[in-house]
Amino acid sequence: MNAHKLIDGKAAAARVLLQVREDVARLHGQAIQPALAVILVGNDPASQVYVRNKILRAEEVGIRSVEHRLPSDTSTEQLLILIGQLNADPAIHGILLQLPLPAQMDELRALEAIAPDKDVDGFHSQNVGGLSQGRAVLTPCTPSGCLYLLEHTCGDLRGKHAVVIGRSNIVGKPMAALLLKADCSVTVLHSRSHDAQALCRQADIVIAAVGRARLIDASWLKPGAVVIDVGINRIDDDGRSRLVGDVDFDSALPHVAAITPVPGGVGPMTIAFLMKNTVAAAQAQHHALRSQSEAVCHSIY
Ligand SMILES: Nc1nc(=O)c2c([nH]1)NC[C@@H]1CN(c3ccc(C(=O)N[C@@H](CCC(=O)O)C(=O)O)cc3)C=[N+]21
Repeated sequence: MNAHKLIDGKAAAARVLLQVREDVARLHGQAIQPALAVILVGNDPASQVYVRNKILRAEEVGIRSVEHRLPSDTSTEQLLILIGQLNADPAIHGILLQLPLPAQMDELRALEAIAPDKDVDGFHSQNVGGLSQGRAVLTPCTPSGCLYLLEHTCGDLRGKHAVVIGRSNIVGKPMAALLLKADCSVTVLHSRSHDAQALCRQADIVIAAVGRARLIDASWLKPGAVVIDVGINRIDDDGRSRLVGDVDFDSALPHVAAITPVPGGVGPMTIAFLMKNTVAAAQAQHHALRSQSEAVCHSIY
């Protein structure tokens, strides 16, 4: 009955990936093989599944992928050596360091070590700063995917009030920056916000990225709001494990204009934009290389 309200992330991701596949084929035609290095430290089972999915998706669109597995007792220095090698390797265009890292490692230092032009997650401070200034830089995949879904659901976003719930560096903050760039009025709510529910009820657009299963129910939503659920929470449901979002889907559905399901919403978009960023990185690196060699030629003649 409410099927028309579902925002189909799988179908949208397939459209993005189709475009990526065409771009990859064009690069192959120029003898460029886009390549993504994925670094996985430790053996967290969920991370292993995510990494496998990323590698499968890369293969499907013709991106070469190289997986680097490091033991969970790896030191930050050892990880930095690998990152340095990948930075220096001209055949690698994108580097993804799967998060979270084991507790003894310095995550920020590792992310800062990735060459900004290979930082397909958009987590390096240079890319974070560039996004905040509204420049065209490599941008975090999940927020990019959310923005794509919003643009294809709401059309014009200008002047709309978007409420982002959650202020993480990987979703909440870059999401707010992208929505500002799209001319939304943006409110960011978090665990210390006073009266978060009442503020959220003013939103035309709600992005839920708190990591708390089914926290957001109908009482948080203005009738007709558009809801993007970034949460991926594994819960025990009568002895069976299943995935739910940060939004209580059944409660929200009758109140909203549109909503993303979990699974099948934001998750597939994250991977699609990782592929898109990898191709963009490969293109940019080859442009940079070409202008460098042209400059050398000019200086010779
Ligand atoms: N450096 C880094 N970059 C990331 O982008 C990153 C990361 N670390 N660490 C972990 C999170 C998680 N993440 C997901 C991507 C796709 C799905 C996805 O495709 N989910 C499917 C199916 C999920 C399932 O069935 O298990 C869905 O929602 O429909 C989920 C989660 C990327 N992450």
